[in-house]
Amino acid sequence: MSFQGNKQQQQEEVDNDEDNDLMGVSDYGTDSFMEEDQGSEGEEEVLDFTDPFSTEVKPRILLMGLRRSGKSSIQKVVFHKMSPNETLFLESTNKICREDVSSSSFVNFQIWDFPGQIDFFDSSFDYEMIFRGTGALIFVIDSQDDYMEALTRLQLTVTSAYKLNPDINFEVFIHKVDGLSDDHKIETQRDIHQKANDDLVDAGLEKLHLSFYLTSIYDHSIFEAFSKVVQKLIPQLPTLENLLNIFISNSGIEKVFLFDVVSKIYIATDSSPVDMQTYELCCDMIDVVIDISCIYGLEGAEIPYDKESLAIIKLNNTTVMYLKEVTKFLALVCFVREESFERKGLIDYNFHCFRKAIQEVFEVRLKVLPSRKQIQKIRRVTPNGTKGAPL
Ligand SMILES: Nc1nc2c(ncn2[C@@H]2O[C@H](COP(=O)(O)OP(=O)(O)OP(=O)(O)O)[C@@H](O)[C@H]2O)c(=O)[nH]1
Repeated sequence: MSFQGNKQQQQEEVDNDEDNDLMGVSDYGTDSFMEEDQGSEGEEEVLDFTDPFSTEVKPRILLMGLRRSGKSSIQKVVFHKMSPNETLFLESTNKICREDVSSSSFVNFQIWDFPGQIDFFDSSFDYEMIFRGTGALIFVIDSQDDYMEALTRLQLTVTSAYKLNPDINFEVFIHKVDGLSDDHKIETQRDIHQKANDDLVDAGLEKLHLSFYLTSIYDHSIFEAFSKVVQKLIPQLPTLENLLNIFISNSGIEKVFLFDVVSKIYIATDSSPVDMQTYELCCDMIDVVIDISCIYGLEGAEIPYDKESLAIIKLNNTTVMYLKEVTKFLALVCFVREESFERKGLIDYNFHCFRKAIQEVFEVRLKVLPSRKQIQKIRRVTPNGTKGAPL
């Protein structure tokens, strides 16, 4: 893969490559890992990254916390486009709700929404099974309420989960911060951070790391926090970041995000710092693209987003926002200065290289997977040739 700078030649190559690429993608798409999508017509041409993730890594994210802390609201707002005000009418969850997010989104994981009143330390509750398959445990604390009980519960939850699976990422959402003043927010975060870590030290679990986020469903903070949680579960993240860095440095782009379109979670970004306003602008742009496509797009399309999807928005500060489809779930959103955007051919060519490169990243993973499975099979056979117990 190479990013280049000759505009004319690049444009021609884009056109040629576009054709080749379609063929490649088509081949790629008809492989066995496309099983999930084979039912729908025409989807073979769409690059699909869902399965490479699911075959080996199907991280489970648990959403836990006390009653009315906001767990169901978070799930509904982030993954079901529910407007925050509608969550006021959500009924209390009475059973564990398990949802697979992979069908509508690139992000392939399950959310386990635990009702606050369930005592999962009850011996009849198989928490061992639950924690063993967990990638991240999000514990939601209502910051507008007295949080002492929540902290006790957090301590109990993380210690027992850690004992069963020390690889879990423990994420604490200090939630509903929209009701707090800026000073109060910082004070609450400091206090919760301090108390939670003191409790862990008392329990001799200094190694257990908790990450804290201030969140609210009434702004973009919940999407940003979820982005960070999900990013930690993507093994290819450093490669994606590296590719994004190469892409922007060769294209005169200021900032770039790789977005999951449905959830507005960003899967990766380049190594320059992320500021909230830039992220919010990207979310707004995705909303505009999807809303306009919903109204004026092709009728009957399942998601109003396809390989033709792109948008250009010129801001009043000489910056251009450029959105382009990467896969059926992913979009790249770039911030480019107006003068750099004059070389759009170069950006498009480099975008094309980037797209191919991430395709290769996941192809490598797919090649590795079958051989791992074979190794496992061989290891299951005992020296005298009889089948041993499964590993
Ligand atoms: N102000 C504010 N209210 C929120 C926020 N998130 C959720 N809520 C409200 O909190 C209340 C409880 O939310 P739920 O999502 O039902 O809480 P839950 O944790 O799923 O509750 P159980 O199902 O009882 O475990 C609802 O009235 C939501 O509107 C937030 O970020 N800010």
